[in-house]
Amino acid sequence: MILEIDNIELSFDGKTILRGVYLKAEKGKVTGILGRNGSGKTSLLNILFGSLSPKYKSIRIDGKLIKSPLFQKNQVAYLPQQRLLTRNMKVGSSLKLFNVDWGTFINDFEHFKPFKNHYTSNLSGGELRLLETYLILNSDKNIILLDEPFSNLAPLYVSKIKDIIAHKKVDKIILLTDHLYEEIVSLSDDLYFLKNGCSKLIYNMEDLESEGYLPINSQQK
Ligand SMILES: Nc1ncnc2c1ncn2[C@@H]1O[C@H](COP(=O)(O)OP(=O)(O)OP(=O)(O)O)[C@@H](O)[C@H]1O
Repeated sequence: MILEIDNIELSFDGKTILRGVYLKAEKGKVTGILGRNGSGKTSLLNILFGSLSPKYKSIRIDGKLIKSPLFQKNQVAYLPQQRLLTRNMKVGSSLKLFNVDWGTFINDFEHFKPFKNHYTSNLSGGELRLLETYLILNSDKNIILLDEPFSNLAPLYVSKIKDIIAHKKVDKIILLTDHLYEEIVSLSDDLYFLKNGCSKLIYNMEDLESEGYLPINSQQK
């Protein structure tokens, strides 16, 4: 399965945000997106999901043009940058909603054990992000979009989520962005950089320096 997007034209208030993006994401691979603040990463994921309609866009799955929003096709799970779960939902109920087994979750993340009957509003920012990312990754959808899955996560949990992503990619398309760029670089099979509304494939840290994303010589420090 191959997901492609191009021919996008997105503007807000007369300012062009995206105009020359080409991105290809394949099953069996993790596709990373990096870019400075405001470069259009979230907008691109929203366009893919179907919750944002640009002036033009072309989204194809296995070469076939997709005209209706992807979320209507029931094929895609999206972790948005903002909160996913409502505040008055209990942790255990959120797992049930996503058909995720409590025992398996606790096996991976033991410290959630006492939280089964807690409201998600009582979780810390990192705990909530971890739970939401876990649920999206374990959904039965074959396209997974993750906007900043690592925000607020402690290093051990970043590492565990990376392991889950690497495991899940076998039969899913996984597209993600985060400002923990080293994690994105190490996790991604294909990596795109957004700048001036366009996308570019990135092959190494030096490319990120020359694009002005990283300070020059950042890798020697
Ligand atoms: N609904 C909107 N109305 C007006 N401008 C918007 C809207 N949504 C996004 N923008 C602008 O579009 C640009 C791209 O925003 P977007 O959230 O896609 O960037 P991003 O790369 O995800 O940024 P960050 O890394 O800071 O999360 C920004 O300049 C933002 O202010």
